[in-house]
Amino acid sequence: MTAETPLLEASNVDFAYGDVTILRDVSVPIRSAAVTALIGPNGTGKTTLLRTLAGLQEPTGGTIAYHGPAAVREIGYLPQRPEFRPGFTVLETLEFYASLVGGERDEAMTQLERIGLADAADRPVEALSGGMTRLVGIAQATIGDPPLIVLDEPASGLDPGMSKHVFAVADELAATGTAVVLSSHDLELVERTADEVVVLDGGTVVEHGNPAALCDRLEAGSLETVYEESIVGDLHSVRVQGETA
Ligand SMILES: Nc1ncnc2c1ncn2[C@@H]1O[C@H](COP(=O)(O)OP(=O)(O)OP(=O)(O)O)[C@@H](O)[C@H]1O
Repeated sequence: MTAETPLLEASNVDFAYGDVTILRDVSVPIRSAAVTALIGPNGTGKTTLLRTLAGLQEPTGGTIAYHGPAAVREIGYLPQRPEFRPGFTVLETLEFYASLVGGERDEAMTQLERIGLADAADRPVEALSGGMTRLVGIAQATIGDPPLIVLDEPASGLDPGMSKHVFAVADELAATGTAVVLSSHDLELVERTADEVVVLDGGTVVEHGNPAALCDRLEAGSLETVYEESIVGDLHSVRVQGETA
């Protein structure tokens, strides 16, 4: 792998649920030591793309190529709605995931401390708030230090302080060499944190680049303006893919 080769590369990816096409000809490089953020309207295919990048579903066209190192765990994934098996504490849950990848027992506690959830270690997972459950999901995704971490809306449902903290954790992971790809509707945090932004609209990539470079190229004062200028159609109603054909 040369310095320029992305860790993961989606090339001309299509994805369809039956005869409903969701992703069309999506090509995105996911680089090591960088945060790549997917932004775009509701229902535009961000979760579908993240699941495809994480290898949870096969593209119906195109390819996903992993060029990273062989690892016990190559990809860590936070689903949009993380769920854990009831009856176990937060720490037990993470220790279970650590045992699956041959990790040290104390790795679970280290990841909990990093995400700011150490005080909830002994709490049963079913007694967590939605935001705390998402934080456990982020800790779970980082267990075993996978070279690629895919986070579907990691800051959703979190208070402003924790949202910032989660983006800071993504930034720290990138600083230690990890390729982080995430989706978010928080354009301010994305603008501040992401090295690369991919704007998805109607299942296709409409803009891609460094946030500052995108702002320069489109003569926009902020990523929010880039977003508004690159999304086609009404920003105030959800277009349901496949329902209008
Ligand atoms: N299992 C499924 N079967 C059919 N269509 C689906 C299925 N799952 C998702 N879709 C459709 O695929 C499209 C993209 O959904 P996806 O969840 O990827 O969007 P998103 O950009 O992540 O949205 P949001 O920002 O609201 O989370 C939507 O139109 C959705 O209705």
